[in-house]
Amino acid sequence: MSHLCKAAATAGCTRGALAPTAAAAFLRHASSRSRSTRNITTRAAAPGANGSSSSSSSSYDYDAVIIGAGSAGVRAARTAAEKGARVAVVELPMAFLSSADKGGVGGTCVLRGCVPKKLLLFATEFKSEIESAKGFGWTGASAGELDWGGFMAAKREELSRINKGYKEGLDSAGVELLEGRGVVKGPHEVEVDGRSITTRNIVIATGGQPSHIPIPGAEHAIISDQVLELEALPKVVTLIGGGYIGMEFAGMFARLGCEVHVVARQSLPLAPRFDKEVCEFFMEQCTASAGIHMHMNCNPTDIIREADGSLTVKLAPAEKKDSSSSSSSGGGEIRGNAQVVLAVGRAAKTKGLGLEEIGVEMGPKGSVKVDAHSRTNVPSIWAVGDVTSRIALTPVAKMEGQAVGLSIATGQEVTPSYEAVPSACFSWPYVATVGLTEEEAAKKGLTFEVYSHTFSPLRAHLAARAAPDKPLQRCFVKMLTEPGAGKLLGLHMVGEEAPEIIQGFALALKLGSTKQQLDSLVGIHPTSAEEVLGLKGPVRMYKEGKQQQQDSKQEGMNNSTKAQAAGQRQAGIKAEGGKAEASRAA
Ligand SMILES: Cc1cc2nc3c(=O)[nH]c(=O)nc-3n(C[C@H](O)[C@H](O)[C@H](O)COP(=O)(O)OP(=O)(O)OC[C@H]3O[C@@H](n4cnc5c(N)ncnc54)[C@H](O)[C@@H]3O)c2cc1C
Ligand SMILES: NC(=O)c1ccc[n+]([C@@H]2O[C@H](COP(=O)([O-])OP(=O)(O)OC[C@H]3O[C@@H](n4cnc5c(N)ncnc54)[C@H](O)[C@@H]3O)[C@@H](O)[C@H]2O)c1
Repeated sequence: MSHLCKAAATAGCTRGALAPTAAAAFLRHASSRSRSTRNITTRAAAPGANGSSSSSSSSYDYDAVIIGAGSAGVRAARTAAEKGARVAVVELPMAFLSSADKGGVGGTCVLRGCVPKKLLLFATEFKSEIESAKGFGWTGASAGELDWGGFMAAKREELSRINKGYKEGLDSAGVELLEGRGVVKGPHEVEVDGRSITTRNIVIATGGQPSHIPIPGAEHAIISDQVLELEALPKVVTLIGGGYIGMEFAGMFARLGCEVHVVARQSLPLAPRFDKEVCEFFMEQCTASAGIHMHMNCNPTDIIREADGSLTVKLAPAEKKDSSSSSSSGGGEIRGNAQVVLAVGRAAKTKGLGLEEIGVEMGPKGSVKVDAHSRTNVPSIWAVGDVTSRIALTPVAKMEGQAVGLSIATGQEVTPSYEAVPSACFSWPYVATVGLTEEEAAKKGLTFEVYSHTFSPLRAHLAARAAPDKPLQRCFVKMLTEPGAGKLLGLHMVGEEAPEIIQGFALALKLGSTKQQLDSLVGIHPTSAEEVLGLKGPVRMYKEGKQQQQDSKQEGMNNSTKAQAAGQRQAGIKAEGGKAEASRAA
């Protein structure tokens, strides 16, 4: 089937759902596809004021021009084009390190985020896997040395392959790729490296970039892009920031045997994004099991390049927001770093885009302000993905892109749903979450129950035989429900396979399932996922956001559950280490 016929067949399947303007757009699109190339015309000014109704879309070069071919932009472009709209996407030339004039199709996720990060994670995990194998009888198992350069070369090859696949995907959907830097010149005009094009709609999908902190010596620190392009593995590394990026890289470096420090101004890593009790459990695990040095309640004040080339990070106590935490606090310094990594959040990439100049309302930290349909205050301009600073995750960027692509192609506004968005931090151990945290549920004044359970995965005991000095691996699961083991409100997990498990259970939460329904499920044994079913408790109850006093019988039961959890946790570590010792002796 020819390219044109394929496009017609696709549109034919969905034509019933197309608004008249989109159907007309399809026909124009189909005829334009019969030409081998489209010319970019130069126009002095944009016709029409704004919005789709003010002017016939045939007077524009395109129905939609999308600036940015990352997760959000590619999805918006393909969705609109597959529904028959004439679409162009503007993207900077490709480079593994992004800059003001370098980017690449696929964007952060493919080239500098999720994908290379996960490839590095896979590479690092082999070491601990092979070490654990000794506990299962692989006496000669040895990971050897990671050929860092070899890994980097393989990673680049894989990213180039995915980048090519993304380009082919755009092409087969009928999207025109315009390489260059896009600047908005008017409600219907975009300039690409000095060439002007007109369009009925503009979609801003320019993503984000790492934030910086104004401390002396900050120029010695690197950002996540550079970590993923390092020439050598750093023996000692400090991560500034205890969020997703800081904790993910900390885990990966620790897996490779580096000395790892994390500096964070809050009391707990991943807080307040994740449930507090989950963060406490995670903190214990990443210090005890992963051996990461956590410098909590600290601010970096200075990064000094020493005569031997190493970096010293000076610390000062941060103002403690959460006095209930027992985590370490204070000043001091971390010496001997080969690298210091800034992971203090990301900000929208909107500088020089021309948005303020044409009256687009902006939000905090340069983000683009949008309504529930991702439309800005200028009706012909939309924004999706990280640039809007809503939820900075790839699947969310794709969801927003798809909704806008459909809105543009069909003329009917589509609203993305932010209900039950799951997320995971690929740290050591993994942490995954969906729904409300205990703190959020209490703050909302909800009446709810809390269930929790700590366990040791089946493989942990034998794996521990290979590393008798290390604590036994522990996992934690926590569930919030409406009273009477009712509707699920939140589910959180730390440990093995947590992201895969939470992804599955997110559907239950989204569909409004109850704990009773989950408990009626037959588990798959032996798995870590079955630990989510049949949780005993509740360990705590809240009425209208206030934690309830428990009757003595219930309290006794809950205390023993809690004590068991805390005991198992704290030093799943010592007590469980003892158990492992016993089984080893046996
Ligand atoms: C280290 C790291 C790890 C991550 N891991 C995960 C993860 O595991 N899971 C997850 O869900 N999310 C993860 N994220 C977040 C995820 O990568 C982002 O949420 C997602 O990429 C956002 O997509 P986007 O399309 O909004 O922006 P981007 O992917 O950043 O795309 C924006 C594109 O616009 C281009 N651009 C910018 N300005 C212009 C211009 N003027 N003209 C032309 N082109 C322009 C850029 O070059 C870029 O290609 C991670 C992020 C980082 C940094
Ligand atoms: N697995 C994933 O899904 C994943 C992985 C990486 C990144 N991401 C996305 O990318 C975003 C950016 O990641 P991130 O880790 O940079 O941000 P983050 O918001 O997760 O964490 C930033 C950390 O930096 C700290 N911080 C902020 N300003 C500081 C300052 N001035 N001094 C000291 N510390 C400071 C914060 O307290 C926080 O601990 C995330 O929010 C997330 O949405 C997702």
